Parts: sequence; C-alpha cells; structure tokens
Amino acid sequence: MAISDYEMIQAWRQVLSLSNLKSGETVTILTNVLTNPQTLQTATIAARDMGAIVNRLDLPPMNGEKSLSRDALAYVGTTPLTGNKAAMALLKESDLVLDLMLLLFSPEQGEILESGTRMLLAVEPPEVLARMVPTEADRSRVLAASAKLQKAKEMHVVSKGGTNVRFKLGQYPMLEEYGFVDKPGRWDHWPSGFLATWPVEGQSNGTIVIDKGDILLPQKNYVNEPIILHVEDGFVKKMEGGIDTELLRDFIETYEDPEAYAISHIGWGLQDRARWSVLGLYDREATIGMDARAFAGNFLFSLGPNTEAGGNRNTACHIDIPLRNCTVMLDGQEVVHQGKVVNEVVA
Ligand SMILES: O=c1ccc(O)c[nH]1
Repeated sequence: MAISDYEMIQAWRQVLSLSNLKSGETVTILTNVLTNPQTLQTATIAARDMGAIVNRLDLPPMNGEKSLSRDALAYVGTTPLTGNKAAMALLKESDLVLDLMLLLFSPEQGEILESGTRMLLAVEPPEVLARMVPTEADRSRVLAASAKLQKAKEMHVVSKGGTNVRFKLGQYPMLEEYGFVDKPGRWDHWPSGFLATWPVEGQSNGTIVIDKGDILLPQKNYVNEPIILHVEDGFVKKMEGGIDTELLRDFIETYEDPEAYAISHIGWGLQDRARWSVLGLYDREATIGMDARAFAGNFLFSLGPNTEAGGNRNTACHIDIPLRNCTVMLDGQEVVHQGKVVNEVVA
C-alpha cells in the first residue's frame, strides 16, 4: 500500500534523530537511477528540517551487463566509487551518508566508514521502511544478542530437516543491524533487526539443509524441495537436491569463482515486524527481501564475500539464505529454538 509523504518524513525524522543527526552536519544522499523518488524527497526534507547541509551524489549504475538480476545484492564488490576519487572525497567529508542505491560489500564502503562517516542503507520500498522504522528497543535487542555472540567460541545449528553444522567463532567482528547509525564510522541498514558475524576462515563444517519454504536471496523464492549443502572447512563442497538445487548451482556457476561457495555471514533474525510470508506478496524486483533476512527466529547464513568483516574475499556472488525452524546454539546455549528466539536477556 502507498504511504504518504508526511508519514515518510516522520519516519526519516525518527531514523535521523536516532542517528544523532545534528544541525550543521553534512548529509550526502547517494542515489542512482533505481532510487525511489519518495524515499529521496522525504529524506531530503527531513534532513534539511533538522538543520543539516544536504548534498546529493547521483552515480551511474554498473554491473548491469554482468549481473543476472537487477537486485543490487546479486552482484556485489565493485561500485561506481571504485577509482572515483572525487566522489570518495565528498563521502569521506560527509558526516552521514544515506545510501539509497546500495553499495554494500565494497572496499570503498569500508574506506568511507574508516574516515568516521556514518552510513545508512535504505533501498526497500517506502511502505516497508515505514513498517519497520527502527527503535531504541531494536538496538537493545540486537546488542543484547551481540553480547552473547561476542563471547561464543562456536555456533552450532541443527534442525529436524537435517541441518547439523558447526561454525568456529572469534576471528571477525559482529554485524549488528538495528536500522540506524548512532556512532561515527557505523554502517547500518534500515530496515533490519538481526545479528551476524563471520565464522573463522576454514572452520565451518557439517550439513545445512535449505528446507521447503526456506528462502534464497536474491532469487527471492521459497524453496520447494530440500537443498542439502555439505560444508567442509568453510566452503560448500557439495550440493544435493532437485530442481531448486540445479537452479542455485546454475546461478553460482555463472560467477566462475570458487570463493562464491565460501560461508559468509551467519546469524539470526530479531525483528518481530519482519515476516517470513512477505516475500510472497511482493513482485521479485520490488524489494531486496529484508523481511526475509530479519524475521525473528530465522537462522540467516550466506555465501560469498567477507569484505564487510574486513576480510579480503571480494567475490561478486552473495547469496543470503534465511532458514526457518532451526535451533541455534552458542557454546551449547540456545538463542533460537526451532525457529523461535529464546533466552533473551534484554537490558
Ligand atoms: O543488510 C544486509 C543485507 C544483506 C546482507 O547480506 C547483509 N546485511
């Protein structure tokens, strides 16, 4: 359903306030041809109304001839910022960048954040943004879960469908996504509400069953028959199953990159306002599927890059796979039990 400009301006005011936007700060809004006009217009009005200097940097689209999908997450790692010194100078000089085009998983994003710039990604449709306007409670919930994950040495995930996989932890930082950027150098994604990290390189082993009803992104489909992934030393070494497996294999093979089979971030969803069933209600290209990534109680794992975590695996293939009905344990303690978040201690 459409959302009014008034509601979107209010939503942006909440997100920008939670992001500690101060009068006189510089906001640069990053756009391209796919940027939603209402998101852009309402962000500009809200930021100006809060006293910010607001720039807009419109960049050309790229990778269109390489990617098999218009979903910006289907081909990651190189962006119009690669080698673009003038654009990088503007973004590094800005206090806050609103990314309405989707940079994610790019070395340039890391460089901008290192300069102290805060960066907020927001490319979902306006009504999805408005449905999941971030709150302090979202941050508390994600940070409470993160406190547990930071201490853990191992994540063990099992399911009745046959998943039984272990990830050693401790090499990489947390990916705490709660939808606003309250500290210098922080990146976040509105909408979100989930926690992840990357396993120790080469230390993921076991079986992951992508079961009926689980989701593949950017494919944005509900799997019809189980896909069985055999994970060895941090890589998917074998995939077994029916048509969904063949389709996934065909997609990954187009990248001609063995690193596409690496385990990327692993974690679980903590957003009650995100729903598993939403994906079926949107046209494929209308969203990037953040409901699927964030719905509370999912086990979200992914394949491909680790540049987001400071690694040097910059493969262009990035697949996010949220699973239902899993039990996620940290050093033996359950944080998700058969698809339901458990044992939370939120301050
Ligand atoms: O917000 C996001 C979106 C995609 C992803 O892979 C990680 N975080």
